[in-house]
Amino acid sequence: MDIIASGSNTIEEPLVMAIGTFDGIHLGHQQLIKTLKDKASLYKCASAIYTFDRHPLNVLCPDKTPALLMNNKQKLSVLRQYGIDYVILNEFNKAFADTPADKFVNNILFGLYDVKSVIVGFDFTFGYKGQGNAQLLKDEGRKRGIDVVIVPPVKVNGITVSSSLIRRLVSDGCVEEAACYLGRPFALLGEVHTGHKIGHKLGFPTANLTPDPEVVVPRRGVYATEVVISGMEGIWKAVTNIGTRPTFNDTHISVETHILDYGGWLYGRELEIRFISRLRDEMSFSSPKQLVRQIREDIDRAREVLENLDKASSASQSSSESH
Ligand SMILES: Cc1cc2nc3c(=O)[nH]c(=O)nc-3n(C[C@H](O)[C@H](O)[C@H](O)COP(=O)(O)O)c2cc1C
Ligand SMILES: Nc1ncnc2c1ncn2[C@@H]1O[C@H](COP(=O)(O)OP(=O)(O)OP(=O)(O)O)[C@@H](O)[C@H]1O
Repeated sequence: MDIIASGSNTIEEPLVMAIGTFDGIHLGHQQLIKTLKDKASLYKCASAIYTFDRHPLNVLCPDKTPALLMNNKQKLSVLRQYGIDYVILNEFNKAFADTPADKFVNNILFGLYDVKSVIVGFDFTFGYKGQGNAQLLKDEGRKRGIDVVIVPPVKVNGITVSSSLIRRLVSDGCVEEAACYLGRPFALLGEVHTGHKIGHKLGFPTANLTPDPEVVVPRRGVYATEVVISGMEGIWKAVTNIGTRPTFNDTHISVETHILDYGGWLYGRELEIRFISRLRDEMSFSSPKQLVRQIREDIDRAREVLENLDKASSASQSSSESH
């Protein structure tokens, strides 16, 4: 997958292109990507995602910039897994935000690139003050013989999937529901750094992460999680506490994970923590002994939740293989 900075086009081959912010790459975005790949094979050309280097609200209304579902590194890694050929990471600055809709279509989209087909969602808007919409793009495409596809709303239980809905769910701690719209668990990525080394003394060492400040952090509490460790095979079962550790009178928020059945060294490694299920609120205990008793219970519950998930996924795998 090639990543192209904005401004000039260095892509010489014809393209099929999908446009949007794509924060989270949720089920709606995945439908656009599926349509993009189908069209790329129909027209026998490369697939491209036209997206932005930052969330548009960063420039349009900085006070309203949301905490994102993923940073650019995670977004590019997921797009790579989908087999996208090019990601055009356009610099979203004031001049770009002021581009009139017709100029975006004529000078940028159809001017810079040799596009055979463009895929957008039902609510796609573009250009200065969002004056252009999907229908305008379709009409402009028709004039030039360019196939513009408008993907209808993707819904789950009657609710339209959107990044803003999923961000709210994650920050409220509703990680199971968030996963229904994302099509996979919400995940935080970060490097392990040293904590206060209390975990070892309690008998439950934890890997502490500093999450990217741009990314939404689930509500304070304890979660059953799955962990991918950089440079190591497999997915590890774990419990993650997000909070301020009131038992030890700490005040800063930390994300700390105790990986079950793991005794190795983790400092400096990168972890991906996938949030599967919320177990409880963070609490203040009157003694470390009481906290240890609670952590043992958390581990038992996490193991049960995660083993049930494994069983459910192998049952669905074997039923799909038998069909
Ligand atoms: C599963 C789990 C649940 C936890 N729950 C709480 C809690 O409810 N209240 C609290 O004060 N600390 C809680 N902690 C945090 C411990 O206090 C923490 O692991 C300890 O302070 C170790 O910190 P360190 O990694 O900086 O050494 C929890 C930790 C884990 C792993
Ligand atoms: N549920 C959906 N069904 C179909 N298309 C969608 C859906 N959600 C987003 N899209 C389309 O995917 C592209 C990228 O969406 P984008 O990330 O810009 O918006 P979004 O997911 O609706 O986020 P937000 O909630 O922040 O507005 C756009 O063309 C958009 O119209």
